[in-house]
Amino acid sequence: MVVAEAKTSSKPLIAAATGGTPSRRPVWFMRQAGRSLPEYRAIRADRGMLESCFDAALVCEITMQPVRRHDVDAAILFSDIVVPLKAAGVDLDIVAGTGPVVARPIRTADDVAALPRLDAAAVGSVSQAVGLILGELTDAQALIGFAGAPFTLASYLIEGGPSRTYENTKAMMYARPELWHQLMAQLADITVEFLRVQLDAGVHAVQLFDSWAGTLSVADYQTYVAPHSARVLAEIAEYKVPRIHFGVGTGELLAPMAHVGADVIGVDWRVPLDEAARRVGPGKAVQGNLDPTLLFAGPEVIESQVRRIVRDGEKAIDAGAVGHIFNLGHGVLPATDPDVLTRTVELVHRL
Ligand SMILES: Cc1c2[nH]c(c1CCC(=O)O)Cc1[nH]c(c(CCC(=O)O)c1C)Cc1[nH]c(c(CCC(=O)O)c1C)Cc1[nH]c(c(C)c1CCC(=O)O)C2
Repeated sequence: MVVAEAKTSSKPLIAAATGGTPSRRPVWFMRQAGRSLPEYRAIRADRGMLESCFDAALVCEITMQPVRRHDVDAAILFSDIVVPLKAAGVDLDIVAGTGPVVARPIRTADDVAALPRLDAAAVGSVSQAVGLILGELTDAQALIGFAGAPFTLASYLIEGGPSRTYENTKAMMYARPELWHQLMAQLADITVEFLRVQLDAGVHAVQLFDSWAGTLSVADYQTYVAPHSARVLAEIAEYKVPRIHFGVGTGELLAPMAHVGADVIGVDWRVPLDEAARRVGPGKAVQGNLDPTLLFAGPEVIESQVRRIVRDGEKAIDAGAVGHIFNLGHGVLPATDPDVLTRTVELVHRL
């Protein structure tokens, strides 16, 4: 993807993602907007999660809250992976403390055939929100758009909600591979459309979340998932923005996930960044990978672990990565002290 202008970008995140020399080490946090912030809890007190995601002014405000508070190098659009499904007409809700819950789980060929397509007009408020956010960011700050990858979306639609075991999802995958591929293709179309809306509105990078892909073996990932994620990333390649790809528990999947067409690979806390860079192979940046629970362990532990990750990031670059974006290994936990997040950002920038 590397483009000359991206390498010399005034945005440290874009420079790091594309093999340039960032003016400082970029840092942002997955789930930086959300319940760890009192200003978020206040603004969400009388409004549902999904209704908030379709209110452009509110999306802008919530997206900007952590940027103002922590001085992170990127904003991530406040939305959710199920927003495009909701916009397309799937009957679902986001239940506090649980996550997405689907009224009628998809199990049969008729269910798959009835899955609606996403019309860009249905997410017009998201496009509007991106415009508002771009008006508030400095030249040095990047806006990251995102979508859920087909497998992770399929897991919610088929299970009907969060799952530990994904038995219904895997049952369809193994027992009805043609139906599975049809569903994954339809979800890939929705994901591409949702990303295009954000890219047309001007986001500087995108992250494709395949959060739960780590439940699969390498062989099953290659057969049942990789072709669909690869199509999503190929269909947005023309925008020439960095494409970040992330999942949890994906140590064994780092290479196949990189090969679906990512420019940056998100790494959870289980694999050190330099080892991740060797698994991924040269030419891509790495993002991560502080265990979010370490933010509860006190300043000395945090400082020594942040220093280790910065060193691992440098070793990753020696091993062939083109850059390192500091992040957590998964999302900020709701009970995290926001001042600890602010101090962590300061430390990453100071080192
Ligand atoms: C799997 C997944 C989902 N949503 C998302 C993923 C992929 C990322 C990951 O692996 O965590 C993506 C997501 N969801 C949200 C964001 C916002 C941007 C950011 O990272 O700051 C992002 C990037 C907001 C949200 N999405 C959700 C919240 C909490 C809702 C609330 O405030 O009540 C937020 C801020 C709800 C949600 N939505 C989902 C879950 C598991 C939950 C949490 C359930 C809970 O603990 O209450 C599905």
